[in-house]
Amino acid sequence: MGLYDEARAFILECFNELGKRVEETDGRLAAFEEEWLQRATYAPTYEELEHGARMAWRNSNRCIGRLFWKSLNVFDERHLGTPDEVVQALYRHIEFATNAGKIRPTITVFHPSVRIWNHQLVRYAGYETERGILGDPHSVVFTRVCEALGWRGKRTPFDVLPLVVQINGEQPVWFPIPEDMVLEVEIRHSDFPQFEALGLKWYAVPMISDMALEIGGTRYPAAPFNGWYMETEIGARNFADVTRYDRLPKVAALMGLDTKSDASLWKDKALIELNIAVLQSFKESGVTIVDHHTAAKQFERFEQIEMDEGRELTGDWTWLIPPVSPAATHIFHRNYDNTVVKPNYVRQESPF
Ligand code: HEM
Ligand SMILES: N=C(Nc1cccc(CNC[C@@H]2CCCN2)c1)c1cccs1
Repeated sequence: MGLYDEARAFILECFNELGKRVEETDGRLAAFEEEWLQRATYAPTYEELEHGARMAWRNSNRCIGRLFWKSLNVFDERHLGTPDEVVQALYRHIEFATNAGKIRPTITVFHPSVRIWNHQLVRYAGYETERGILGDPHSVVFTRVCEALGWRGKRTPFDVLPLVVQINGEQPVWFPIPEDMVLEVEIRHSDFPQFEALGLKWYAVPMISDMALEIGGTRYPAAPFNGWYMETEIGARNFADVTRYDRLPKVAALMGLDTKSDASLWKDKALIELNIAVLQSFKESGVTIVDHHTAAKQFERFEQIEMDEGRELTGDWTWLIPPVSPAATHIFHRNYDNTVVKPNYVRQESPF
């Protein structure tokens, strides 16, 4: 389908969902035709961008958090043209979304010529050293890119990477994130006082900045969006994966578990306590987080509402099931149609 058809179809679907009267829809279509004649292109109005970004969340097949799609806060920054203006909008996004821990799901949409090189606005650096990798192995390549641009990390396991902004394919520019802007949670466990000695912490807000927002055939490569974490992302993947922080053996040791035999299920016990520690620590710090059982139940409500409102549910089972106790959720026991519907958030090739 060409841009004209995609744009026109989106406007009709958007105005229908917003309950617009037929005169309003006809007026909008006439303006669209006029713009098309003049410039053979389509730029969503703010209202179309706002609802389109919410529809894109609703259509994100891999997302378990979609129940709240209508509450997405949308900032339209498509008029900004310089790296300095863009980074100020990113600082504002971080502060508004963080909201001292009462996280607000938010997206900021930039002009199509803007590209943010970060995977997430806040993420830890990774360094290859003779004694193995320091920090987040997932960030090793991007950290090298940041240091090649002139940034220098302190070489702790939790160095917050700089923001890297590129306009029109020109030389990217890096900016530090002020430390007091980054809310982090120290990980403790009420039943294991030694847990603190692991020195684990994680940032409060996951803000994806490397996916493109596609609405009515128009693509926005820079449209950072955030929600809040599901604890398993931190406790069962970021801290547990061998190719990430790989902390299960240390957690098992402090719990006094027998790590010599797989059959003792020491890894499973360590995983559960690590995820409990993440939940307790975020809650104690007043930072929004959801456990995977509650998240699954919220998703089940989303499934029901989509059916009631006559929309075809799409989903990606392989990502929707949580990595801890998947069969203890309803998701595991049903299947999902993984058709990609637009508007949506799409992966794009790496800019570096
Ligand atoms: C509000 C709380 C939210 C929760 C708890 C949540 C939870 C999750 C989780 C656990 C994943 C899988 C991530 C992984 O395994 O790496 C995911 C994926 C995803 N979420 Fe959500 N989400 C939330 C909000 C949002 C928002 C606000 C958006 C966009 C506006 C969004 C868009 C997506 C997309 C596009 C993916 C797939 C990413 C990919 O394909 O790499 N989510 N979500
Ligand atoms: N809770 C979240 N988690 C999330 C959502 C989308 C994408 C990601 C990152 N996925 C890739 C990571 C990195 C390796 C495996 N997972 C995390 C949210 C991030 C932004 C909005 S919600």
